Amino acid sequence: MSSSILVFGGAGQLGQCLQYVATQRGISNIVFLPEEQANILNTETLRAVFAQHRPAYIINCAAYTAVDKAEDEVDIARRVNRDGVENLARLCGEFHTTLLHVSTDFVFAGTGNQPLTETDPAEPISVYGLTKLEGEQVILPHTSQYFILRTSWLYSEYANNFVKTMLRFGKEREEMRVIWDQLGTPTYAIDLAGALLHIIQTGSTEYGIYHYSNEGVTSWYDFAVAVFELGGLPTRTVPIRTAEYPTKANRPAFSVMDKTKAKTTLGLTIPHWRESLKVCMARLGEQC
Ligand SMILES: NC(=O)C1=CN([C@@H]2O[C@H](COP(=O)(O)OP(=O)(O)OC[C@H]3O[C@@H](n4cnc5c(N)ncnc54)[C@H](OP(=O)(O)O)[C@@H]3O)[C@@H](O)[C@H]2O)C=CC1
Ligand SMILES: Cc1cn([C@H]2C[C@H](O)[C@@H](COP(=O)(O)OP(=O)(O)O[C@H]3O[C@@H](C)C(=O)[C@@H](O)[C@H]3O)O2)c(=O)[nH]c1=O
Repeated sequence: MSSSILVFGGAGQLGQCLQYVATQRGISNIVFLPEEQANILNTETLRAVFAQHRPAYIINCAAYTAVDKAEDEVDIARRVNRDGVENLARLCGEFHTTLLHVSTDFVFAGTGNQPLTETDPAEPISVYGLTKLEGEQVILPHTSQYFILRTSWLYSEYANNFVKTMLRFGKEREEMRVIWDQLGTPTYAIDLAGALLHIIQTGSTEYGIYHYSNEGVTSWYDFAVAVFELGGLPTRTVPIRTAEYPTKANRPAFSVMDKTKAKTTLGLTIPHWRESLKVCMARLGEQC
């Protein structure tokens, strides 16, 4: 049996968005594998899955994404975010499969104030960011047929994310204190799913690393304000500095990414974060 596209981590936020977009676009030769069916740390299972499907493409959505917890769980974070990716890359090399992998803005230290390009030095300041960078680096020795999309601040109507957290707390609390001195760009995971499938649908062979988020720049504070406004919640939002919201992991202060390469080389059109947030909020409203 030959299935063209396999999705690992298929039950996570991005995996569910890919299911939605694939259905919308009438893509049927795609198989979604949750962790229970294809743990990326289990090399025997992976080999059997590759041998069965002989995929032209795989999309890796599997990851350890608990940023603060990773500070205490370095081993498991590294196993999933580095070793799991290497397992997939090795099989991609062997089976001549193109690998689409997702990485993060947290590979950057975020000490600058200019949009980050793909060639800017990656200097992670958290365990999560470091293990994701290691995951990027283990691919090339096994295959040159890869796309790595670094994205940031993912949210959607699926799974857990900042937008859903704000909506939940906003309904329970009169006031929310949110950091305003971390700047970046939110990404609607449905848009990212569309971009990943666009790469496959166009048959691009422009392999390499790409930055992909929505357009524009914001802070977590302004993002929260927009969520409350669009959600019609009266929640008072108080801007605070990073130091006033202590967390286990350090997060980049400035992780705005430059998407010029993705737009010019891959032909992607990217919506502004506010437009995509409206779409997501409307869909969340329909679900209530
Ligand atoms: N969420 C965000 O804000 C951002 C995410 N990214 C990247 O985007 C990608 C998708 O993230 P997102 O969908 O939000 O993350 P999720 O945490 O929602 O999904 C990750 C999925 O991977 C699964 N998984 C964990 N370990 C394994 C394993 N060993 N084998 C197979 N599956 C496993 C998880 O299962 P389970 O839940 O059962 O453990 C979960 O379903 C990741 O690479 C992430 O690093 C980049 C920037 C921002
Ligand atoms: C809940 C909450 C968070 N914050 C801050 C903390 C943090 O700096 C920021 C976002 O918090 P979260 O914990 O929701 O998100 P976080 O897990 O930091 O999000 C990151 O996840 C990983 C997977 C990525 O790859 C990154 O791109 C990024 O999306 O908001 C507040 O200021 N007030 C609040 O009430």
